[in-house]
Amino acid sequence: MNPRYLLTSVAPLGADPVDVLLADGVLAAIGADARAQAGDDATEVDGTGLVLLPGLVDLHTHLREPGREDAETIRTGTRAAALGGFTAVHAMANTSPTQDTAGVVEQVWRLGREAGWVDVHPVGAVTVGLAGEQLAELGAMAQSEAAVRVFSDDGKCVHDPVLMRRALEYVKAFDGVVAQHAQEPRLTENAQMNEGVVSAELGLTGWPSVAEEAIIARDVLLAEHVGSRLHVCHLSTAGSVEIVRWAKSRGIDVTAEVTPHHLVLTDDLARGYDPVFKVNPPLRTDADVEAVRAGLADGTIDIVATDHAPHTREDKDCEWAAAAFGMTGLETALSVVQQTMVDTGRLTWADVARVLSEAPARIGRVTDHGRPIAVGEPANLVLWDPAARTTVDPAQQATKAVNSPFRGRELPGRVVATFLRGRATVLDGEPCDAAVVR
Ligand SMILES: NC(=O)N[C@@H](CC(=O)O)C(=O)O
Repeated sequence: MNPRYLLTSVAPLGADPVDVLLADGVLAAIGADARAQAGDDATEVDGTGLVLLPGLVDLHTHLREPGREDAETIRTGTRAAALGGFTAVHAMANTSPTQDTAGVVEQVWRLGREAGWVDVHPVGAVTVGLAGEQLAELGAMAQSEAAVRVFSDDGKCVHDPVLMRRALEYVKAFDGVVAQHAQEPRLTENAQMNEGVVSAELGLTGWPSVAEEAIIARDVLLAEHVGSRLHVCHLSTAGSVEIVRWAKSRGIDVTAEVTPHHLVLTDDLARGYDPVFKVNPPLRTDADVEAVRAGLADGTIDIVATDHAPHTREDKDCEWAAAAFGMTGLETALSVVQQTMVDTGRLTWADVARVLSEAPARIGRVTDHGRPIAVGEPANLVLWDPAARTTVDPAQQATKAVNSPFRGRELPGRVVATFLRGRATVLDGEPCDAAVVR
């Protein structure tokens, strides 16, 4: 039987405090009814001062399994996700073997279910082996048990415009979306960081904004031409925001994401040559940070997605040029969004629910997450303490990897509890290892 939880005096989406009862996997009652229906066996959770949000949904997570279990496994990555307040994640396709067949996506989906921490939705590769030469079996992945709806070669750009056009056409048949990693390869050969004043000073090969913007501009036009749905991964420049704003004003069916790190960190951090700040796309400038915040605030950017990219120490603790691109992010995402967008007055908690839960669930066609906080809805929820302060210590995190760019920084907020279909995966800030759903 599913446990019952009575959350007392919680603030749904930051609104006035109420009691909320979770029973039988759903939100069973809100307000005075909640306590009345709770009975004696409900576990009471004091929600005073806490915000209740729909469980977070990440459209962009690297779980590394199969193939790089030394960096992360589905079990460790999804446990980290639950601790970050997530109830569903989309697992990127750049695994080994690549998630480019029904067999591999079903394996990832099954391992996610067995781990039980969050719902794992595998992303399907657009091209075989992410090689950019031949379309993968998109239809077979869509029809598999994993019911893939998001397709991406993330880590690599679908650079060939003919393949991109075909992929956009093909996914229409099953209401899928192509999530593009926008990086013009020729403009970014050997690129190490953002192209600008800092790269010139450091003598590192630069990565110009136009390498991202040129692909986004091309792809929104392709999406318009074929009447399909496009999603732009980890948009990072002011120009990209402008292009997406223009595309939306034309009625093009495009959505876009920004990562937590691009909401706050800049290329100045490369000055220390610490590869923890090496990421794809690279950290940009103050002006870009301001533009992506403004884009998220005005709805041009639809969602925040973590691009959680765990790496082993060997792949990160080396000289800058040899180090892998990527940062972890699942356990700090909501804190960074609070700090950059809520505490600055640019987003309300209802907006946070939209950008970290409702919209990513809608884009990924995940129907039982990102739902309103209302009676009868699946109890996929997170209880958040906005007044808490935590100093980030990667050694204390659940992810196997230690490449958090926020290490040593104090960030606001803390996950008190996460509920997946009414079961606590996190309670009192601690993972409920014994209680995971199988
Ligand atoms: N975002 C990153 O910096 N890294 C990603 C893939 C990628 O986009 O290069 C990874 O898989 O490590």
